[in-house]
Amino acid sequence: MTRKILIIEDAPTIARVQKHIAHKVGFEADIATSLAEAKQLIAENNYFCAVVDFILPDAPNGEAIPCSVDADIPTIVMTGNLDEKTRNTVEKHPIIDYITKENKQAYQYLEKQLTRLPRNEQILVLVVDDSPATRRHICNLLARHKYQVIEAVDGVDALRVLAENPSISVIITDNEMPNMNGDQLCVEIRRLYNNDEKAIIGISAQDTLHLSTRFLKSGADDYLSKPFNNEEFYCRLSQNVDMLENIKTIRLQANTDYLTSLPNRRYFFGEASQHLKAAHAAKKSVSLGMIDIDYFKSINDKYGHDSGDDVLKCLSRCLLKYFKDNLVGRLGGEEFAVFFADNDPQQAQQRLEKFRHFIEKHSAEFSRDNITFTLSIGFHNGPVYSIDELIKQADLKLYQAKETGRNKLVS
Ligand SMILES: Nc1nc2c(ncn2[C@@H]2O[C@H](COP(=O)(O)OP(=O)(O)OP(=O)(O)O)[C@@H](O)[C@H]2O)c(=O)[nH]1
Repeated sequence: MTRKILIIEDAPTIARVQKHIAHKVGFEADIATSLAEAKQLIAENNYFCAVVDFILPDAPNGEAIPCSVDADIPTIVMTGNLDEKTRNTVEKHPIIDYITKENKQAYQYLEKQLTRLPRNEQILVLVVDDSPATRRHICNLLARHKYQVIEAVDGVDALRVLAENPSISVIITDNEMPNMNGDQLCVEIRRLYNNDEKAIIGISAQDTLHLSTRFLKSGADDYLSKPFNNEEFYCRLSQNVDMLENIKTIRLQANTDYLTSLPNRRYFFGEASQHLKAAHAAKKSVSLGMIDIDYFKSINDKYGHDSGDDVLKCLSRCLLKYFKDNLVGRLGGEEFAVFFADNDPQQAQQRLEKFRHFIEKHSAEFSRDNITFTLSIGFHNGPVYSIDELIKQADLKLYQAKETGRNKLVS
């Protein structure tokens, strides 16, 4: 079900722009043009978030803010100006953020915030502090922005929680704690996890000399002095989360074939090598199927390159579906591979043969031009020492399949 946000705004043009932004990032949106209307909509609906105008005809001094905040709706306030009095009023409420409506950037910022909120729900943050009051305060700040939160009382406890919860991606840690302080915790975390897996933000009392550099040199990514300003806390946190996500995106792009979205050759080799090492240690053999489309050049020649691309995409989807428990990759051109880490060569071979039959019968049903094609497969099983060797052996069989008539599996 699409989530809904509530826009409380009396200026129709601004409300329209905000609604457009909401739709763009995947929300439905209701518009209330007054506080009275907002109250009614809140009573009748569940809202994921609210964007509230500071000045409304029946709420000239930010009176609409508590209306959404008290209903536990994460609230972003939009203001025409941000003088001292307005800022003081706005900051009294536990809102997510406030944005001045002065320029185009304000709406880009709103879009960024609305995009972040659902993303934050997937992010698990570990808060490490021996003071229950500070932990509660930080956890409340995080919960307001919809982060998932988990707590630890000192460095030793944090390492245990980290081991039990591998999905933690950000650690916010105090320094002065019994058993293991924040600085030592950073060193331990960096011994186990890289900066591109988990971000650490150190927090400590403002008057502690050189602590920020000590934290950073021990492996923290960022540092905040207590007492900190909520806005700065959120800015630093989201910058660190953005950094982790950017690294994840870059890594995914580097490992994925741009056309078919299958793992590319590089990723396939890396993963298969890992499996191969494990199989070798367990004295097990592995299997590999090299799959090649027959006469693919003539498909390109007859239907055009775009249709050829479409066939490659369709075959990739079928491979992913058919071999969802195995490592599948596009090794290049019209050549694909399936790696079987399990120790049952007969079953692996049968599954490949079944797949070849399936494509022979149904290939025309997948592509937009209903193109018929067949596959040649080279299969190898054995105690090989490297993935190159495994591919070389399977390639030799594939060559035999091509040489002896195509549309067949040779093992
Ligand atoms: N559309 C499309 N074609 C590609 C892509 N990558 C490689 N090709 C084409 O795939 C064709 C492969 O041709 P060949 O190596 O002669 O193989 P074939 O025609 O399939 O013949 P056999 O393998 O011997 O059955 C070439 O024409 C390449 O240009 C791609 O990403 N998209």
